[in-house]
Amino acid sequence: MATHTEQLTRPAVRLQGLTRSFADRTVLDGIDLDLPAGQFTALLGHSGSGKSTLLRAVAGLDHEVTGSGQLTAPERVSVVFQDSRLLPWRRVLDNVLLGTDGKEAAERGRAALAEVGLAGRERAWPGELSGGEAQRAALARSLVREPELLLADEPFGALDALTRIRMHTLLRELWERHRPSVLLVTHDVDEAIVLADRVLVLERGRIGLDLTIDRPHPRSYRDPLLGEYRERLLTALGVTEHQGAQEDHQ
Ligand SMILES: Nc1ncnc2c1ncn2[C@@H]1O[C@H](COP(=O)(O)OP(=O)(O)OP(=O)(O)O)[C@@H](O)[C@H]1O
Repeated sequence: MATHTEQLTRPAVRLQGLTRSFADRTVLDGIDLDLPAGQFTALLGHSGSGKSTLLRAVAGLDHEVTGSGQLTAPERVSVVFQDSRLLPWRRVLDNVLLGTDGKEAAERGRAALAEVGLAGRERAWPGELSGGEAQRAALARSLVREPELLLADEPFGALDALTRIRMHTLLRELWERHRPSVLLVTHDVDEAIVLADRVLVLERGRIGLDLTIDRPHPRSYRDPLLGEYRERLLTALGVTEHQGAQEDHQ
């Protein structure tokens, strides 16, 4: 049975020899990793490499998984998924407030919606929101809990390219204001290097590459100095630029 030890002490996340298996397949194979408090980290890896498994372990959402090792995570953790997971029968503000109570929480909910650009949409139904707006509401719902750790599993994966770029700016701004530790799971190398200060590559159950992105924010996709990081990450993922370009045109 997976163990999940929560402590109030920092660094935000510590994994020691973390192993997770499904049947006879070991997905995470003795991972040692510290995520310092307040750091914005992205996690890349091939499909099936175990990114979501790792994120779920940190979130304490993997009770049915066989595992061992030590895991320390903060008390207040929020998770954002690829789909907003808003309850369709509750209005936007009520979704944001779910699991909180008190008048003060309602004020925080309104403030969080304003922060993500949804002021005035408190009484809208989730079905009336666009995909990007729904993800904004999901971010507001996570913010209202004032998380020490924000876990995000492909939160922009279903959005169009333009909305995605806007959401990148928003997420980074929210991070700068609130400074939670962030672990962002993504397939998108550019998303990782534009947003994160540290990028990890999960490979054969271990952290195959641990790269610090030493460029100031806000970062531009066009920054040629990011090219070097992109190259290293693509190489770690076993993708050449040529292959990537071919795939883009398929
Ligand atoms: N509940 C489960 N039961 C059995 N196998 C599982 C389960 N969840 C995940 N796996 C397997 O564990 C491996 C890692 O899955 P995981 O979802 O963590 O990968 P991922 O890197 O997040 O993939 P993707 O990028 O495609 O979302 C995969 O081979 C997957 O089939």
